[in-house]
Amino acid sequence: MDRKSCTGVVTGAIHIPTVSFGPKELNTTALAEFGEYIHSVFPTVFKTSFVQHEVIGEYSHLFTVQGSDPSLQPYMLLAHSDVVPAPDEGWEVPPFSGLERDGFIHGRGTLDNKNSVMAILQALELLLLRNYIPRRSFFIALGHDEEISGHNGAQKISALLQARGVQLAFIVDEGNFILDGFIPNLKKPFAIIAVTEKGAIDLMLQVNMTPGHSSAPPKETSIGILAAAVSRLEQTPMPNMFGSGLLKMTLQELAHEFPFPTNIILSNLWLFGPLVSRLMERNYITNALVTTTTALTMFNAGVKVNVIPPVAQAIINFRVDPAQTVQEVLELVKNIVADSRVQFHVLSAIDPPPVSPSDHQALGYQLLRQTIRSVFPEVNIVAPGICIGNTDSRHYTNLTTGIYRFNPLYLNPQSFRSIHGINEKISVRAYETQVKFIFEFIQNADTDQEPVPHLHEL
Ligand SMILES: CC/C=C\C/C=C\C/C=C\C/C=C\C/C=C\C/C=C\CCC(=O)N[C@@H](Cc1ccccc1)C(=O)O
Ligand SMILES: [Zn+2]
Ligand SMILES: [Zn+2]
Repeated sequence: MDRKSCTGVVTGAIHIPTVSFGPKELNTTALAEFGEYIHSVFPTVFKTSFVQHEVIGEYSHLFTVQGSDPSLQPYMLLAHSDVVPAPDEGWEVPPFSGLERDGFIHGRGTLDNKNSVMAILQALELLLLRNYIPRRSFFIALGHDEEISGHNGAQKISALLQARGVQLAFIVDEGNFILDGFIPNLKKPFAIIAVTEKGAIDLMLQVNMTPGHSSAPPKETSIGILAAAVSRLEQTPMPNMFGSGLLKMTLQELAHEFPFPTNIILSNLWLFGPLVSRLMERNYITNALVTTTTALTMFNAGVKVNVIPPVAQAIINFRVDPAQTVQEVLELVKNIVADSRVQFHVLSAIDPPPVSPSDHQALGYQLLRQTIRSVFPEVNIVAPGICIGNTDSRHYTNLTTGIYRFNPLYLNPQSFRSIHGINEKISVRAYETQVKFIFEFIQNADTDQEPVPHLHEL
């Protein structure tokens, strides 16, 4: 595959608007087209005898790559083909054009997460074209509804594999990146492999009051009561959980990369922990790493300008810190609202998943670490951390204790804002490096102990 056709396949993928609009609103025509598309651009993957392909939940794809050594426990690579909506406004180029310009491929899904879908399949296609036969079996699971919770894709694939008795050595999904420019004093990029992610609660608050004529309003309306309740929640931060461990571990690994005096502060968190945890609260991204966040995302009330509204509803999206549980957060919420007229309805809730191992015996973590060192030799630090978003991997905790969320890409604050925002784009070089990373990773997963230089070069 030459360089042009390598990026051309991404352009084609971005062009298909596989948008997940809302809980049951998917572009099924585009999802079906996407299935045909990957078939047409990765013919070797689909015709190789030891690669089995199944469609799950109508539009998700499960590939089983049968390795030659059944004594090795299989692993799984995850990605998703659906994207969040992208209205044209504010984009430099139309979001579904997939236009390649100035060394970048532009469009919705270029970072989240069609890059991974295409890079995984492209790496496999290239390995197969070079007659590579993996020793260790692996699965590739491509969900189609990650952006609306993964109930028909990831959840069904997980149940199917469980029914087949599959247990996995580890899973690699989207999530964290090689972070560049997020911390003011830290000029060097560092790779964070997320070993857990936030839990999540979608909570509906509802107030019912007697409706009536707006010319003689009661002292309080459903809107006023609800607005006060959600405002109290927004103004009352959840407890800072910095002391609980994982983030401390991340910062300690980063410490020696900082100039004086930050290096001393981060190396002595037993003393400076309270100071650091307060500093983390000041920035909205680092704040998400130390606490359960509260986001007021929907508000609905009123039927007519001159009618006192009978019902007011608000939805709040909490991202639960790994050191807390859904139950603990719900208790805190009820105490903060402290108004019996406000009803609570939990629409969905999931506890944070367990923290995956990152020690020397943790195969998935060590393979990622070694492949990062090989493909990104300029990156000095690889550390375990927390993913602030939710991923399809949360549906697979029944299959393995080793779940790692890492995209082999650089991410700076501007590209971070483009994910679910505007002007999402990936450089051609970054995409090619992602393919190279997966190409090497699959071969490294076949080595017995420490990955050694592999036979097939890209
Ligand atoms: C010392 C500190 C170390 C590092 C921190 C510094 C900065 C952290 C900076 C950036 C964070 C990096 C990556 C996070 C980027 C994206 C989030 C990852 C994946 C999210 C995928 C996603 O969007 N999932 C949805 C899933 C969902 C769908 C519908 C309803 C609920 C959930 C989501 O989370 O919303
Ligand atoms: Zn995603
Ligand atoms: Zn997303």
